Amino acid sequence: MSTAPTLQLDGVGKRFGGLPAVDGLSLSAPPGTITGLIGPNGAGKTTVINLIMGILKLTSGRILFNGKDVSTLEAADLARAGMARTFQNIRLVTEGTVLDNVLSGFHLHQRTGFWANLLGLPSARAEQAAHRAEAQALLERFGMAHLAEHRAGTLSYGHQRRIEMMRALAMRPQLLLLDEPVAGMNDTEASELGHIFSQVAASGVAILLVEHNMRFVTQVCSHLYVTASGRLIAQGAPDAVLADPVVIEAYLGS
Ligand SMILES: Nc1ncnc2c1ncn2[C@@H]1O[C@H](COP(=O)(O)OP(=O)(O)OP(=O)(O)O)[C@@H](O)[C@H]1O
Repeated sequence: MSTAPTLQLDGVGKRFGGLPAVDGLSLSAPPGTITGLIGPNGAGKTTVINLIMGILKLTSGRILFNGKDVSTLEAADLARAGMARTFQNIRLVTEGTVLDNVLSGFHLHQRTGFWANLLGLPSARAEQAAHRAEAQALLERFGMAHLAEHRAGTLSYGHQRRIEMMRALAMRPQLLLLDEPVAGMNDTEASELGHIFSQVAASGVAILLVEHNMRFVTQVCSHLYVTASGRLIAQGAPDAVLADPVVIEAYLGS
């Protein structure tokens, strides 16, 4: 039985000035799996993530989310609809605690209004308690419960990456876009995160992963798309794709 993709790109193109950064790219990310998007520097991968998240507007093609054309939606609407991302360069509230940063992800789903929160009404208090419990569960899952009250900015790079991931998961996304999540991590740290990503995917989330660490990509992805100069040059199972002469040539030539 095939599963309908959570995300589908259909001939997506983006030009900056006259130059194509993404050129007729089609791909899909089904729920429950990790799909990889790889390619040499400047291949257009970050641009693709920004197009999906509505940060950039398409020049051509369509983006479907759960079968619905979302090509023209704004970033805030897409986040509410169930898309979340992490960034190539970590963006945290460095002065806030780890817990504050994770809790900020829940605000997207806050039901109680401004006044209810300000006045500390029971409905607001119950919601805050539920979010704290969920944040605590995330902290435990990522092995960071003991660091909950530490300021985010004082922690190691690997820990900051994890905070970013927890904040994205607090948004309860159906689609999670990860832009180089294990950059700068050693194999052990990367492998630990890989297990967490696999668990997240297994819970029904579609993950699209942009990454340069090929060992990691092979470990976690069930399907890979390879782009070069904005165009799709190969796709398939990771081992087969990475052995493809066209792919090897694209990397050597970059
Ligand atoms: N805002 C922009 N204005 C003009 N050109 C841009 C802009 N953003 C990206 N580009 C160009 O688009 C192309 C694709 O860039 P992009 O950052 O998407 O590649 P990438 O595959 O993510 O690269 P890397 O692996 O190095 O992060 C590059 O040639 C880049 O210079």
